[in-house]
Amino acid sequence: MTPSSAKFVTAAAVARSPAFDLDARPERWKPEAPFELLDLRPGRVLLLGAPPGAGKTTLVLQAVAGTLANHPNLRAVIGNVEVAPGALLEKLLSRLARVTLDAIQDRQLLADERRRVESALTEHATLFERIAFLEAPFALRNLAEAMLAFGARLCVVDYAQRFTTGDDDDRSKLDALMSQVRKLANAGACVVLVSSVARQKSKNGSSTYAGLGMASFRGSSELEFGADAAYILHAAKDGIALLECVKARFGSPRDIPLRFDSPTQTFRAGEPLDTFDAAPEPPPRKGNR
Ligand SMILES: Nc1ncnc2c1ncn2[C@@H]1O[C@H](COP(=O)(O)OP(=O)(O)OP(=O)(O)O)[C@@H](O)[C@H]1O
Repeated sequence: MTPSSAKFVTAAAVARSPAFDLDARPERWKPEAPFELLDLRPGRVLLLGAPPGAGKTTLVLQAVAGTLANHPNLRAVIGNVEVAPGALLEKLLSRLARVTLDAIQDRQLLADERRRVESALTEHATLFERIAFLEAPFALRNLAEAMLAFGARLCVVDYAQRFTTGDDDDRSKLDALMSQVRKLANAGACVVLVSSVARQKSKNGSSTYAGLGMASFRGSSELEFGADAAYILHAAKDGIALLECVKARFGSPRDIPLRFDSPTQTFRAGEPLDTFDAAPEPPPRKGNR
């Protein structure tokens, strides 16, 4: 046989490799409710798309913080191009302290609310030590370096189209971003990638976000192809929402019905049927300012 530079590996060699050890359980990080079905683990790329204001940033913040809460040695870097670190922390605190985001961001806290915010800060101090917010430049290289420096293995790219140049539909830049995301995942990271979605044409020719699906991620089909799992967040009225799984490379797709309580920026489990209980209200405001 003539020597060849072709690269391949036999099934037998794979079976003998350390990575195939039947006694070694692969690492998997379990998110808190209602996001237990999200398969977050080293090497995975998870894509989330939704129309503007549906709650993408809030959802990934909650899912990531809830995963860190379950795994005390795990750290995450959140790369959010549009929301400043202070505002991201306020979103987290609103849920954890059960105080409305309005009251927190306007610093109009009743005495009891202030106590709850302070206790949430104390109670979750070690969690907050393990969440880092990326600062500019919002590029994959900076994100990877921040992860290395911070010891993070989980990260959020929020959102893909702005992480490149700001040109929403620059396809080649999105392709390049996606191959860098894959490299990061191959190096052992789990990447949660947020994407904007394109409006669809309705039957009467107008633009609509109804009927979003796998091909709706904006700018590049590489986003859908490159992700291991892909979700579309559908937000209906009265806080009813559905996290639809449109791709699951390593499992069967399972949707997650949700309720979104926007005043406290909290996602809760929803009802699979179209009968829904009212979202639990935050405790009533009482006491002195
Ligand atoms: N202070 C507030 N009180 C109640 N609801 C709020 C408050 N601030 C924001 N919201 C709502 O919370 C929702 C979630 O916002 P979020 O930023 O997570 O959405 P997004 O899908 O990431 O948006 P974008 O398209 O800007 O990236 C929005 O619908 C917004 O209207």
